[in-house]
Amino acid sequence: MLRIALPNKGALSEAAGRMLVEAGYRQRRVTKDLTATDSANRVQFFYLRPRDIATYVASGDLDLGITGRDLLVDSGADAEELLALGFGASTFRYAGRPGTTVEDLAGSRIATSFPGIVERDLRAAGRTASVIRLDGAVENAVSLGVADVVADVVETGATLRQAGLEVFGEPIMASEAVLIRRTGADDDPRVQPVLRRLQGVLVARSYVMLAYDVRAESMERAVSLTPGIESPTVSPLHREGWVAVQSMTPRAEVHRIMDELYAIGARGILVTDILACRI
Ligand SMILES: Nc1ncnc2c1ncn2[C@@H]1O[C@H](COP(=O)(O)OP(=O)(O)OP(=O)(O)O)[C@@H](O)[C@H]1O
Ligand SMILES: O=P(O)(O)OC[C@H]1O[C@H](OP(=O)(O)OP(=O)(O)O)[C@H](O)[C@@H]1O
Ligand SMILES: [Mg+2]
Repeated sequence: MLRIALPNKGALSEAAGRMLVEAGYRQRRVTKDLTATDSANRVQFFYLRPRDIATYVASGDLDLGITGRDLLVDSGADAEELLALGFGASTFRYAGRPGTTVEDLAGSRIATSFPGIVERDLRAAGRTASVIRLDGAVENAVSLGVADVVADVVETGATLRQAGLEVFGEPIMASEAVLIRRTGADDDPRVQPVLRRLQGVLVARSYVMLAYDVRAESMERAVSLTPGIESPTVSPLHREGWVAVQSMTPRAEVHRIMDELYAIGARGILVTDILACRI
């Protein structure tokens, strides 16, 4: 059986489970379950702390894992990203009292739950600072006098605002949930179907199926608006001089494209969700 590590709780847990269900895998019944076996697909899932997942995968005890890119980098484990999964996006940033700049980093005390990322960033910039490792709620460290600045995950920025802190400098990294495997692992034929299914979910989420009727003379213009992934399907309509077009279209652009299609005479424009796909 293929063994896959998933976050047992936290920001990535629910969305990771949802993505696997959309990919056709059985998931745990209750959030307390530590494992789940999907016999039909010959996959076993292990629910672990997201921070530990790269370690399990790097050791070879588990074949694949889903964790945050920031957690992977912070761990320094011998694991690599196979696929970015499009959820759990965040940035990792320095923050301090208003007016703090990157010039203040040298010689400062930096509180963080991600010392691996911070030390790597300081090294790259040739700065020396003292990194104070905290378990969480690091934004409090400045007002409590434990640190001069923090380096932490920022999603909406609400937590920083509440603590009276402001980000400074460029983002240290951009993170999202990623599928990982051991660095340089031999190609495993059991991994390919998982990868294809997850890629299928990503495409199904970001595309819709667009169908419309248009006069044959406007077809080329219409098709240039909806080129699809390979090429759109064009079929004759019973009504003389009209064709029906079907094409996968980026979800984010579909309303603009519908307006433009309507303007060139397309009618009966329908949008449907794609439940699953293999491209
Ligand atoms: N709003 C968010 N807060 C925390 N982590 C987030 C957020 N959005 C995305 N993430 C990502 O989730 C991962 C952290 O997950 P983890 O489960 O360790 O943290 P958590 O949700 O803060 O849970 P915990 O209660 O253990 O602190 C990181 O990869 C981080 O980039
Ligand atoms: O930018 P925001 O939307 O405010 O989200 C980012 C905050 O959320 C996380 O904290 P969490 O709630 O996980 O607490 P923790 O610090 O104890 O992990 C993270 O560590 C930041 O503090
Ligand atoms: Mg947290």
